[in-house]
Amino acid sequence: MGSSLKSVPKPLSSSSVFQVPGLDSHEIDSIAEKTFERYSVKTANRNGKGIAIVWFRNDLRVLDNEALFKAWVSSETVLPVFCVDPRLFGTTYCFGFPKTGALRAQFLIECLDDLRKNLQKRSLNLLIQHGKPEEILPALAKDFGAHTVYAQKETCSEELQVERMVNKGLQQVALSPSTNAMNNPKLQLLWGSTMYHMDDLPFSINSLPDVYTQFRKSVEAKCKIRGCIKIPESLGPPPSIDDWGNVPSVEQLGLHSEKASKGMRFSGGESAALSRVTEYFWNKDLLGIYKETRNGMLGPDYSTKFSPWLASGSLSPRFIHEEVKRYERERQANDSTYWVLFELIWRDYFRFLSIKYGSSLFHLGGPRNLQHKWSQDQRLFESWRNGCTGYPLIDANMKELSTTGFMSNRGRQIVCSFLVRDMGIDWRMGAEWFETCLLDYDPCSNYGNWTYGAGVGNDPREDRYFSIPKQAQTYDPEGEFVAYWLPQLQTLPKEKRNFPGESYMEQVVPLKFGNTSLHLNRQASASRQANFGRRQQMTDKR
Ligand SMILES: Cc1cc2nc3c(=O)[nH]c(=O)nc-3n(C[C@H](O)[C@H](O)[C@H](O)COP(=O)(O)OP(=O)(O)OC[C@H]3O[C@@H](n4cnc5c(N)ncnc54)[C@H](O)[C@@H]3O)c2cc1C
Repeated sequence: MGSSLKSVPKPLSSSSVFQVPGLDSHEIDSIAEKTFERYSVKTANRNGKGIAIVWFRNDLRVLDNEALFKAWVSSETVLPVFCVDPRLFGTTYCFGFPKTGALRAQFLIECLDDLRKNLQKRSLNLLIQHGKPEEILPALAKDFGAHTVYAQKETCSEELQVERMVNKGLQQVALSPSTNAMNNPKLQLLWGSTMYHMDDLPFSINSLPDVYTQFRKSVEAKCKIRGCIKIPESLGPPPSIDDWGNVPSVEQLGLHSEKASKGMRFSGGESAALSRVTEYFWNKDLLGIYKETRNGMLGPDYSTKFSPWLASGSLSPRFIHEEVKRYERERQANDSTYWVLFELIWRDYFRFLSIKYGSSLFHLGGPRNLQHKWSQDQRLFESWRNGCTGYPLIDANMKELSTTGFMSNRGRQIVCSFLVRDMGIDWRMGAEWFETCLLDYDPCSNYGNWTYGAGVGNDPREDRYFSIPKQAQTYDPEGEFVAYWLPQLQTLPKEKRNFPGESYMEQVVPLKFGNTSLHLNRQASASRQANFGRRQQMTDKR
């Protein structure tokens, strides 16, 4: 696989920042407008009455947004709302890391700015309120006499809890003595986050296959991917509101503003997302070689980089599907064009699994409730988190994560394996650190992949170990990736950069860890022997 890695443009200087998409704001706006035109309808039947609220969650887009469309159809006036929920800026469940790091907070802010702009272009606006949805939405429903709150359905425990509380709050509006008899607001949740619609699956969620390949083959054979929902050109009139609220700053969210100082810098929002699709598929023609480049680690173009926009819902997976099909008609269809869809089916799969396995996805024993003795050694964990393990491939990936909020899929698999297999550390510490840092953090994909990496996932065959020297030789043979992130390696001969020996260890491993490298090596062999899951050949190579 490594030798067939096709070459795509890579960063030249070790201090370069790569804007993703690499287009200026004028080009981004123009691509977004053209795409909206293709997906707009001049007129659509609107036969509803009164006012409907759209509660934006992880669906920060206009295109292919069923909640927005249903709200428009069923009302005379739509009120779009985003709640800046303080719980999203608290701490993670077990280990108390920041729940949202500054880089993802900045990405979210850009998503909100762009959503507001795109709604305004369609004669609406976005009401931004600070507080808990279960307090804000019932109060708005009452004040505006809304008949329905439409929102995208989520699947994980924290989000489900909020849904239940919003529902309860709305029921209390109906019971309140001061409420007009007509005002009996309901919460209507709509499925919208996957490429395959949940209602189209050929099995019930309880009988979802535990092997990805079975799931994939079955949906590919038996289901059709629905087309994108077209949005009317005008969604107005907007309700009369004096103060629509400000998009918060990073500081207002209690964080310190950060910008990627090197590596990739992503622009948030639907307009940037649509532009990235155009850039990757059409301008740079990279879709046709995706399968050969996707395992790369350096630079913006080896893989699509769609994940941050998919996670915030600024990009619809059904839109990507339609663009892949258009590319296949107009340019070429090959293994690479199919492989983007193959990866998106993984994303769907993890989302559906999160319904089947519920909160066990977040438990130490994972969906299979496997008992294993994990360490929570703080020094080892810190060396991993800060990129000071003494292993260049691990350190470079961890530095990329904290600097940019992104890490390649290859990198994620390697650092996950190193933490849980070589260091023997509680996998949830790694998963929660990813939750803090990743721009594309999504509970289903993150915890799903971590449980697979730790060998506690639903599929016993997914028990992954990655040998660091082998990965380095295959995926970074010239040490370009490690030298980009660890400038002290730049002066070494290419073949030595991933294997710099004790001098690098001594430089990066903090003094107080003293014998960490020895310790690591002992841990490594011990945990490799403790192969507590069954390891088998996987059909779908990752
Ligand atoms: C330990 C670990 C944690 C991860 N955490 C997340 C996470 O929180 N959020 C997230 O979106 N992805 C996560 N992934 C999956 C994957 O690494 C990223 O989706 C991918 O690297 C994003 O880069 P890309 O958009 O260029 O992907 P591409 O290679 O271009 O793939 C296209 C799309 O397919 C989907 N996809 C690809 N691989 C996977 C996968 N293994 N699982 C689920 N979806 C996939 C993503 O939506 C991605 O944008 C994790 C993987 C690992 C090993």
